[in-house]
Amino acid sequence: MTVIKEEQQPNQIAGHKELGHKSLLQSDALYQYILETSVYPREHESLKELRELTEKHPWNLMATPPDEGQLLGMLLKLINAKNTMEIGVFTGYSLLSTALALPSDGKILAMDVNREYYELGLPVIEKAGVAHKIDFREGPALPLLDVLIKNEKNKGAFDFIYVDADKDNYLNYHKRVIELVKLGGLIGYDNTLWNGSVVAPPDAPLMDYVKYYRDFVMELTKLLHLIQGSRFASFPLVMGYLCRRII
Ligand SMILES: C[S@@+](CC[C@H](N)C(=O)[O-])C[C@H]1O[C@@H](n2cnc3c(N)ncnc32)[C@H](O)[C@@H]1O
Repeated sequence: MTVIKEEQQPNQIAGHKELGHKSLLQSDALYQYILETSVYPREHESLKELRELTEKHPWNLMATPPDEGQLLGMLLKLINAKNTMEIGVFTGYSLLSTALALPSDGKILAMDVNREYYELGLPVIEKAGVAHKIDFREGPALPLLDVLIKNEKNKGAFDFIYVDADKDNYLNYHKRVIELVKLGGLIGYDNTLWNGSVVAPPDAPLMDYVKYYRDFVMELTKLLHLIQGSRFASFPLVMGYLCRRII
């Protein structure tokens, strides 16, 4: 989430100083303009409340930004999604965006290693009247996915799967979620351009965590393009890649 402090504006209008900035737009001012003119006016009041609550959290950078939340909601409605999965919940911005976009009998199987994060946002989700759509499971996602795969009825059962957890496991997630998404369904991987660092030269001054995860993210992108018969769309600002399973 990018917030411009007033005293920073004159410098930032020209662009970002460092590689690996979260927004891939030309400048923070441009992103702020988009938020104010197109995103905030359409943001559901509960999502606004959750976003403002999350901004106070020390790890607020992890939250799905509101523009991405709206893209998620639009995609879910376009494909008439009903049965979905989310890996990596944090305080629940993408989860609530999904829950609001699904029909009243829609379902989200949501996983996170940390229940405390989820419980921070839960009162807002309950107030929005959509908590009944969520089945939250606490724990590392890989073993949870392995259990799901063992049951044949889960294979091809999900219309949409959103992966937004530990990037060093993206390939491992892909091997499992491709079994669980239905033919013609969608998988969304967050941050596949990894803050723009995927094109950084080897000696670029990247933050340690950006540098560490970059190769894993690039590995997934390479693999997705090698799978014959799959279709991908690039959403550089937010989600990176979507995999439409048609094989
Ligand atoms: C980028 S945040 C998710 C942001 C969230 N989608 C949102 O809308 O705010 C990543 C989350 O993945 C969780 N996570 C990290 N490793 C995990 C794992 N192995 N299994 C499940 N969740 C994990 C973290 O606890 C964190 O809440």
